[in-house]
Amino acid sequence: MTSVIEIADLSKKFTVRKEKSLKERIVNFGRSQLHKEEFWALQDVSLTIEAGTTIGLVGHNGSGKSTLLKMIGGILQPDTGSVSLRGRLAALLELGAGFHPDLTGRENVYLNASILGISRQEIDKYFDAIVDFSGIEEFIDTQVKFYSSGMYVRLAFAVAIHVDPDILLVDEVLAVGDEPFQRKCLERIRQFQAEGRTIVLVTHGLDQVNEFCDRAVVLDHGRIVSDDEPLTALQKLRADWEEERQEERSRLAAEQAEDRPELAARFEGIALWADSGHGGEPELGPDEGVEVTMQLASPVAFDDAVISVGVTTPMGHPVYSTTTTLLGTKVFVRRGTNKWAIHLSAMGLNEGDYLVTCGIGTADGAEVHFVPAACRFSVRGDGRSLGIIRADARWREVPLG
Ligand SMILES: Nc1ncnc2c1ncn2[C@@H]1O[C@H](COP(=O)(O)OP(=O)(O)OP(=O)(O)O)[C@@H](O)[C@H]1O
Repeated sequence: MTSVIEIADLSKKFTVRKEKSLKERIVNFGRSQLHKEEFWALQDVSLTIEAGTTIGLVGHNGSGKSTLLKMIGGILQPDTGSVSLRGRLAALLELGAGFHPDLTGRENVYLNASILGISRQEIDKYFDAIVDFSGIEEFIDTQVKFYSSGMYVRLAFAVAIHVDPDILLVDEVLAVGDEPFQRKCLERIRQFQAEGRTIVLVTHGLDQVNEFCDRAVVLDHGRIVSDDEPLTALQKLRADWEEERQEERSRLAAEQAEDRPELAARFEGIALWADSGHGGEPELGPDEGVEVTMQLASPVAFDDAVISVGVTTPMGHPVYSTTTTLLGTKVFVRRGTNKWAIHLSAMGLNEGDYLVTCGIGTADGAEVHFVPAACRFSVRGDGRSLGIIRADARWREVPLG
C-alpha cells in the first residue's frame, strides 16, 4: 500500500503565560504578573497513514489530537520533525478556521476553494451542488460571522467534499451539525471510503471510530500510546479511563475512610465458569449459561450492600444487567473475605465476544467498587444472523389470495 501521510518524530511546543505565585510577584516586584511556561503539546509522534484508510484520533481533552490534525493540515508548523503528504487535502478544522468572518458564504466558498488550488470555473461548476448539500441557501449571501455554528459547519463540510480531496481531515466539528446533517455527512464519508480516499477523524465518539475507522490512534499527553485496530485500541482506552476513575474513587474512599470505611471494600477475584465446566474466557454454546463467582475484601462489616452483575459488548454497550435488589436478595458483607456466585442461564446472545461487569455499592447509592471488564466470554453462532440477540429465523413464501 502507498502511504499518503508520513509523520516523522513530530513535536510541537506552545508557550503559555501563567499568573505568577505571590512569592514570585514579591521577588519580581514591579514587573509583569505573568510568567512564560513552555510545554509540549505533541512529542515524538511518528505515524504512517496508507492511502484509502480511515484513521480515528482519540484521547483525553488536551491530549494533542487537534494540534496533530492542524499540523497535518499545515496550519501549525512543527518545532521538530516533519509531515509529508501526497495528494490534495481538504480540512474541516475547529470552528472559525478556514472561513473569513467578514466575507459572505458565497465569497468564502470561492476563497476556500482557491486556497485549495481549484479554479474559478471548476467552482462555478460545483457551486450549486455545494449550496444544495449545505442546505443554507437562504444565508449564502450573509457574512459568515452571523452564521450559527451548525450553518458554518454545513457550508465548510459541503466545500470540503466537493473539492475532490484525496485526504480529508475532520475535527470534532461534525458534532455541531444537527442529526439529519450528521447522518448525511457520515453517508458521504462512507462514499469517500468506498472511493479509496484517506480520512483522518478527530472525535470523542468512540462508537463512530469503531464503526467507521480502520485504525485508531490514541494520544495521551501529546504522545501516541496505542495504534491498533479500533476495537483493541478503544478497549485499552476505556480500560485506562476506568482505571483513572477507580484511582479517583480510591482517593475519595481514603478521604472518607473515617466516616465510611465500607467504601474501601474491593473485589479481589472475579471468575466465570461455563455450564460445561470451562473457566477462563470460555466459548459458550447457544443454550449454555454461566456462573460468575466474586470475592470481595472489606475492612468492615456492612449490611446494606447492593451487587450488580452485567453483560456488555466489547465497546461497553449493556446487553443485560441485574442487581441483588432486583433479585430481592439482601447482601451482608463480612469484615475480611466474602465470596458469592450468580448463575445466568442461556441469555439468547448471538455470536460474538462479551464482557461481564461487576459492581458493589451501598443502598444509599454510593459506589464502592466497579469492575467493567471483570471476565470475558464468547458465544458460538451459526452464521445465520447479525446483531446482539439470537432468533430462530424461518423464511417462507406467503401464497397470494
Ligand atoms: N495555540 C495554542 N497555544 C497554547 N496552547 C495551546 C494552543 N493550542 C493548543 N494548546 C494546548 O495544547 C494542548 C493540546 O491541545 P489540543 O487542542 O490539540 O487537544 P485535543 O486533544 O484536541 O483536546 P480536545 O479533546 O479538548 O479538543 C492543550 O493543553 C491545549 O491547551
